[in-house]
Amino acid sequence: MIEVRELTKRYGRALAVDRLSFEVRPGQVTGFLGPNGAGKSTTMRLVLGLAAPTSGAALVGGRPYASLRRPMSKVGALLDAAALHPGRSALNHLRWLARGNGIGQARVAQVLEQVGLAGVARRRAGGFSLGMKQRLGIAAALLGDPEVLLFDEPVNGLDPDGVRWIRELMRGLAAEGRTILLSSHLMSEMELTADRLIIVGRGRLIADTSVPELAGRYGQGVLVRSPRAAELAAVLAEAGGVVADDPGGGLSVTGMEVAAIGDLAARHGIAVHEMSPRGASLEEAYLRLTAGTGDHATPRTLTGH
Ligand SMILES: Nc1ncnc2c1ncn2[C@@H]1O[C@H](COP(=O)(O)OP(=O)(O)OP(=O)(O)O)[C@@H](O)[C@H]1O
Repeated sequence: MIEVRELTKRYGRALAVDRLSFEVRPGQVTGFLGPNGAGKSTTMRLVLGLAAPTSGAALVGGRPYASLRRPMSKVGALLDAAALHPGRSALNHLRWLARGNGIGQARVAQVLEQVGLAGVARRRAGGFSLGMKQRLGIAAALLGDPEVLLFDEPVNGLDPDGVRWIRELMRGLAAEGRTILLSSHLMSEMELTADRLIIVGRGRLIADTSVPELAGRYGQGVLVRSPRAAELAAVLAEAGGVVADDPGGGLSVTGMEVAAIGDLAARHGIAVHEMSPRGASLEEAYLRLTAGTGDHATPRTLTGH
């Protein structure tokens, strides 16, 4: 369990994290989402004791990270996969970490196997692809067999196979009862991986929700297709519906139920070829929630969709 309570971090005049409170529970993947500069990395660094909070607290299993005995056996983290000694082999990197943290050498072979690097363990990590570096960083996080794991943007720059591998690994770790906090600015990826979502913008909590709740809260009305769309649009607008042209063709109608739209069309003798009630995609819901909270650009450009 991770508990973040009224956590605040100020860098000079900049407020990176602003009275943020949330909990991350065991047995689930919790997605940590927000546009660039939202404060995700800073929050993770505060949880890991790599920076001190200006005020508030970040606790792991009820205690600050700094007071944990044998911290690698309680908490594992992947923050920056590139932070490696380039001349050292994957095997030596992990052996060195294990030795420094009182972890048996047999565990090194296990985690190398688990992340699929056993075959390249003696190669210099500096020559690894980004995907291999991510796997090595994940192996290091898993080394102490911790209950709590934090991953900062682990899918960044990975190919679809790598993305799928990470997704399955996260799901597997959560199924073992571990507490998983996974940051990303890709809602499309979180939709497939996360059970819960903590959404932040400008250091503040925007939403603490589940994937279905978020989708449900942002119903998008009804898609209507008709060969007499313009006439139907006028009729619906007259009756109080909000009608817009849908980018995919047809009409996007909000503020009216499917039955009411059908009845109106029938009363005016207008044929209807399709009526589909729609939930917003999670991506749309996310963009609406975080609109205007991005650091340098709008979230729409940041997500690349
Ligand atoms: N060491 C630091 N010194 C000064 N400002 C910092 C420092 N670390 C972070 N910040 C600022 O704090 C804010 C939050 O940054 P942070 O990296 O936590 O966001 P993020 O949500 O992880 O973003 P990204 O998705 O870009 O990684 C940003 O405005 C950033 O410039």
